[in-house]
Amino acid sequence: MSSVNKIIKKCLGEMSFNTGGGAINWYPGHMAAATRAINSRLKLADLVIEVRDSRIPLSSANQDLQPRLSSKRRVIALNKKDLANPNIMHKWVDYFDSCKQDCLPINAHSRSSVQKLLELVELKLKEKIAKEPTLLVMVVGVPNVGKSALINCIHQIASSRFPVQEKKKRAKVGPLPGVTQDIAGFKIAQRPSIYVLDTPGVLVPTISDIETGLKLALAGSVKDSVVGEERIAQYLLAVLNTRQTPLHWRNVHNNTLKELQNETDNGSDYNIKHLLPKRRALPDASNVHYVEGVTKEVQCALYSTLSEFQGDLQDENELEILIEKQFEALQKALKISSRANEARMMVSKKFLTLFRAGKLGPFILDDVPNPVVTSKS
Ligand SMILES: Nc1nc2c(ncn2[C@@H]2O[C@H](COP(=O)(O)OP(=O)(O)OP(=O)(O)O)[C@@H](O)[C@H]2O)c(=O)[nH]1
Repeated sequence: MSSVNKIIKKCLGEMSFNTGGGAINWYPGHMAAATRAINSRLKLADLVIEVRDSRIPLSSANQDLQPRLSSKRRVIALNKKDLANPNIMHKWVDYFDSCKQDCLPINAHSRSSVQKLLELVELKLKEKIAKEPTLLVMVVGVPNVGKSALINCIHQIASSRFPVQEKKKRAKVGPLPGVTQDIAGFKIAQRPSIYVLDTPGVLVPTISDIETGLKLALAGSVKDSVVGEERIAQYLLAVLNTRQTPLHWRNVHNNTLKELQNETDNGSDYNIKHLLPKRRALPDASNVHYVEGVTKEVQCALYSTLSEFQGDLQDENELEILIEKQFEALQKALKISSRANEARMMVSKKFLTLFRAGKLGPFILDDVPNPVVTSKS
């Protein structure tokens, strides 16, 4: 068992994880009803775009839906590719290829990226296009993977393809079991008409183990309050350290030291300006510099603590000691007063925000499984 797994067990083990909830209740009550609703809507779809988070291509799959999804025409859109490590992304594409599963890394904020996805969707529907007058495409995915962002972008593309009066066309697809209602959708192609259903619904992910839950929390698919910011931050530090990621920030650390050195050297020159009261820079003008500055400080703090660490990263007790030191270093880097109430919580929140915004670099948290080898007979 890896030290990350051991530390997860050590810190979270007592949280008595189980599918019924335990102290961490991963499953809000409406999950079963939502899954049933989505399942019945899926019956109507000719193709499903399953949106997953590129940083967790397997952990962001909803396991309850997989049997139904894998039996349908499906395209997996690995969204937020801008936050995922491009050097590893292609291995995921190869992996899905080996499973004979169409997949496309996308950025839902980029029109050209979504356009490529639509081209793939239309290609996949090619045979059906010849036979059916109306086709339905449904977008599904666990919370926060970017379904709305994708649907908005598809809507924009559709609006530019069709005249204004066509924009809000509704797809009448008949009643759903138990509920008489139409599903609202918008048109993305003509002859035959292809509609995208804009009713992705809410779906809570199925969480098979604690690490999957922590990855989903890190990616924002499970509310922070369900797991606790400190635990998520601790997990993130465990992952970064065991992958030795902070050691890649050596240059950031050395450059910052040089800058400090220069400031001290120049500081000895007398300048009348030094006597004037310092004006604080306007936050909006220097926001970008501020975030860059904070990111550098955080990277330096993690680099220094890891490079000075003499212990064994594979030993969960030693890893835990390192993480404790890093929390202290992060508190200084983030300039959070130790007297502040809930200082650790504040450190965790800020640290997670930097990670989620991609400021600490692109990551993929899931490990790529071995490609599926199909025997030629
Ligand atoms: N960096 C990045 N952020 C994205 C991308 N797509 C969506 N987001 C952001 O991810 C967050 C969640 O996006 P939504 O579109 O609301 O996700 P959703 O799946 O509809 O979420 P639920 O409504 O909770 O199910 C938002 O802050 C988006 O701006 C992307 O490709 N890259």
